[in-house]
Amino acid sequence: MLIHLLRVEAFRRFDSAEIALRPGFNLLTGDNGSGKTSVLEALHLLAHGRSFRGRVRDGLIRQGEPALQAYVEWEAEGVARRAGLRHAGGSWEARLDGEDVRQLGQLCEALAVITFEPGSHALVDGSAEVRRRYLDWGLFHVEHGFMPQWRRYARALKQRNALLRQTGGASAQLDAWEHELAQSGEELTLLREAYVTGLQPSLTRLLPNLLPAAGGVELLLQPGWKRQELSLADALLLSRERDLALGYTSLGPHRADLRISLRDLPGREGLSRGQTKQLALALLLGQAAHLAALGGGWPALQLDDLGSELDRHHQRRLLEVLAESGAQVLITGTEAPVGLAAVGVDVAMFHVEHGKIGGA
Ligand SMILES: Nc1ncnc2c1ncn2[C@@H]1O[C@H](COP(=O)(O)OP(=O)(O)OP(=O)(O)O)[C@@H](O)[C@H]1O
Repeated sequence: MLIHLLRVEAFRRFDSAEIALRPGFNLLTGDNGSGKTSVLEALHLLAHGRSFRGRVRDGLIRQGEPALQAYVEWEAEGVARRAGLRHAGGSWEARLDGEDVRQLGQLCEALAVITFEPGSHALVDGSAEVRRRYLDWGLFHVEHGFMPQWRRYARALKQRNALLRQTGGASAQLDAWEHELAQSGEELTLLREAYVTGLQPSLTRLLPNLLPAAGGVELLLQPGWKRQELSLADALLLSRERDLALGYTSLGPHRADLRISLRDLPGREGLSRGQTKQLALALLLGQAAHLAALGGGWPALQLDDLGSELDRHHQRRLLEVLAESGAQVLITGTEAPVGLAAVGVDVAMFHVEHGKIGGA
């Protein structure tokens, strides 16, 4: 996957700006507040339908403007593709290869971008929701059957929750939606489990370079209910009384989590801040490498403010791994990361200043 062009309009401090990216390393430098992160944020928004810096309504649209626009041209498996979106406060419009898209998920499926940024530690020490989103992003890209199953589950969950809140909890309808929820939930869990198993070797290969002190890693899906003991259908039936009292479904794949165990380091509470970041980075790159190993090509990798996120030694190792992968990489920083020159790769340089992006 190779991003050729990114254009933004009325996005954060940018009035109108574009950047023509190159294969391999792309370095964006500029002073604090110049807009470097916003460039990565725009590409992330197109690829994930959300920002990595809080909610979209919290300031993505340039002050005083009615709507933002972001547009990207890329190449995947030799095919030229393009996508754009417009966001005006509450509403979205998106296009993919010249056609309107109904769901932002279609853009997410087509455009693979992985971002490591100062908030990425949440993948390790944040809530289970962050890890579920991580797993599901991977599945969207490697398993085409995942999205329909996920939608089916989300719909059944919404219906069951609505019925739980109705007085008396219409039981025939509840039975029907529970059946649908259990079926799609079991399917979803099988897909997640297979994904975690598939991801493991890529992560294991990367870990000695990114977090050598870990000595090894093991991933385990926690499905969101006591799956070893009972089926989801039975678990839902057993928890019905409690769920009626709560007014929502208290168990199931929407409560799943990913357990990450390290051989030579304590659990997530015992990791230093730096180790937490290194582990998050390993998880993200492991996911990218897994996608590449399955023939989907490397996603574009974005590393925000790399120089202040990792020490010199780990930066150097990371840059070597990335150079070897051949992935397209976007790096931001107030200056070039230490060790970039020593890696011996061509780097396309861009300077961000006063809401403009200058090519080197
Ligand atoms: N909605 C908005 N309208 C106008 N300007 C905005 C808006 N949101 C953010 N900004 C400005 O855009 C800039 C955001 O920059 P960004 O975080 O991308 O910078 P950066 O170069 O990554 O900075 P740093 O090196 O400090 O992380 C800031 O100057 C901020 O004041």
